Amino acid sequence: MDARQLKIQAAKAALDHVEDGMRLGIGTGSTADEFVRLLAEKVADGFKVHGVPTSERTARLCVELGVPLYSLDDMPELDLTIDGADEIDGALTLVKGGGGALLREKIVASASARMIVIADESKLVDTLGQFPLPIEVAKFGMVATHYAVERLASRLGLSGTIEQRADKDGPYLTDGDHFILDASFGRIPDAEAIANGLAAIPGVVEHGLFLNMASAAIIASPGGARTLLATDP
Ligand SMILES: O=C(CO)[C@H](O)[C@H](O)COP(=O)(O)O
Repeated sequence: MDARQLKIQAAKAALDHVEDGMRLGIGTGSTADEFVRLLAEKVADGFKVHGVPTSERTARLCVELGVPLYSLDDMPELDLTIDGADEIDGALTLVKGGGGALLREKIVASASARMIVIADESKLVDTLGQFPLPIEVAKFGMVATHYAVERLASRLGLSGTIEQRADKDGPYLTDGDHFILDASFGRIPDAEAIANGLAAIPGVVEHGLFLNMASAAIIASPGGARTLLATDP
């Protein structure tokens, strides 16, 4: 089973949780793309859904495949969000933002009664932090914000590089026209401490730690998909 088949397996299992007429947050990334493709097939068969995309990328794919879309302002309370993740720990704390959509992803997930994460088993980790933590920052004062993030890391005993994300033509820009800093801490032993510290830095728009947001994670593996619940010990 190759990587794409595992993503499809997780996406298929997530589709079982989507009911006719639901208001649905639709995530971003290659796994979420597979979910959109499967959802579009159902929509073509007459299934109704009110989709709210978490990025321009996902919006484009939904439009191309005929999945009906609404803005979050039109549909401010959602039943469910299905999204991918870069890392998932046993408490379903997530690192997200590898695809740069963390701000909209977090806003959409927060507006949803439930969030189900879809991923292959490589995303499941004992301790978060192997994947660089994306931190979305305002363009204004970016260097000062960068220094503030470094001071926070040092206060929390974290080391590693914090680098501005680049695109082929220059600095990477999010859908909200912000920069991203990727913090390679290696280990995030206390996600709450970092999340609180980052939230207190004025130039930080949002960070990729999703705490207490996912209600379940569907983890694909060659042996089949399994579901982890936030309430699991
Ligand atoms: O957070 C994200 C985008 O901002 C994605 O959900 C995350 O990067 C996982 O992507 P993929 O399914 O391609 O591995």
